Amino acid sequence: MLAPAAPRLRAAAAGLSLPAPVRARFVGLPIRRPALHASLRLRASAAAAPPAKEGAEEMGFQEMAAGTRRRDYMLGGKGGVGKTSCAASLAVRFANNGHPTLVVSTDPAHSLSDSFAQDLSGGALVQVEGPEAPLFALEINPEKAREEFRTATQKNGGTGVKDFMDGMGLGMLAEQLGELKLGELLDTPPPGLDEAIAISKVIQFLEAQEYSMFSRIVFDTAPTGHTLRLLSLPDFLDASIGKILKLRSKIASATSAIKSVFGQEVQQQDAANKLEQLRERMVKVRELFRDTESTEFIIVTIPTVMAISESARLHLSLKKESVPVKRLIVNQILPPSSSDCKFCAIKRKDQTRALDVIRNDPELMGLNIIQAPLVDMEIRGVPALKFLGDIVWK
Ligand SMILES: Nc1ncnc2c1ncn2[C@@H]1O[C@H](COP(=O)(O)OP(=O)(O)OP(=O)(O)O)[C@@H](O)[C@H]1O
Repeated sequence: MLAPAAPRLRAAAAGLSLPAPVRARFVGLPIRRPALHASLRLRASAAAAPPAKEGAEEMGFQEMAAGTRRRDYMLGGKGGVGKTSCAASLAVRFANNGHPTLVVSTDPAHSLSDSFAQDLSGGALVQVEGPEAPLFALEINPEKAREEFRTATQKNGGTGVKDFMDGMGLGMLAEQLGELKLGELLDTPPPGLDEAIAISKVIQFLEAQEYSMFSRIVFDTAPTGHTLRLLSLPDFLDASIGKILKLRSKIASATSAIKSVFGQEVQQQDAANKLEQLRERMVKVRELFRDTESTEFIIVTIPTVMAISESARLHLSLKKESVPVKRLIVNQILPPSSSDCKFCAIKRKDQTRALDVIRNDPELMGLNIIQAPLVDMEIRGVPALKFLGDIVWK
């Protein structure tokens, strides 16, 4: 099922309308808005789009935008393929279509701020300036959270930690960690603590009232490995919290020889109950992420055999986790040109071969394939994201 790539791209670029002035705090270089019309030219005027197959329309943006019931879109794939650009452009497209939208990054190496050319950091909801309907962004920052956690430990001798962890939805984890020397622990965080913090934030917002206004949530996920860990929540938590508990009990027995055996047992039982509660909460989220009515995972890739192989493995893993996947974005496809240089001609041949690999890959061939062209400038700022979104999300 090949959806058409952007026809008349030059015309689209020329017709690009700039939204309201961008008033947000900027990071890095300012948006080069006046130069945008010229700089968003593609390298060719017409795209060699494969013909759309029957049924492709049903898989288009209209289907994604239909209805006001909340839907979650998670975009993931190999590092650097364009996950953030595609996620941000989808969020802008939803917002411009009237959906109050939230875009969330669970990638520890955030690039939402760079993509929107606005400072969206801080771990709280920040409104993105520009789109027609409300668009908010949330960069979950596990490192910062860990730093706050460490400060709280030092300042308040433990009670601040509990409050902070409660705020993160990790109150029971704080209790588990209560007797550990947290400063030391956080210098060498146990595997998965970052993900646990990201997950707890996700859970928190899914349940909180202030997030109920959003009818579309777009997740810019971390590269493949992290994403899979995020998705296999209960297993991951069993493993990582299990390790924390083991470590805790080791330290407890080393530092507190006078504890009664009975006291320890009661404590362990209490801890186990609380962990079970946490696990149940995670299971709820897992179910939500697997809800075919409300959730879709979109794989982003580029036309190279290496990226495609990883995408096929990702799709297989997602299928095993029962996460709904319907679309595959093949990003950064060279637009056609009648006067290719030698380098471009070789590159194009390479990309064509890679696209053939997708068509014949048993894991990927059933997906709706969206071809997104390589544009000749960095996609930064809402106008550029709107431009990309209008091409990709048809
Ligand atoms: N279709 C495209 N045309 C031109 N440049 C693109 C396109 N898609 C993405 N880029 C550029 O490629 C770079 C990487 O894109 P992006 O940050 O979206 O990738 P990512 O997969 O989110 O990366 P990471 O894994 O590091 O988070 C950026 O500079 C972005 O502007």
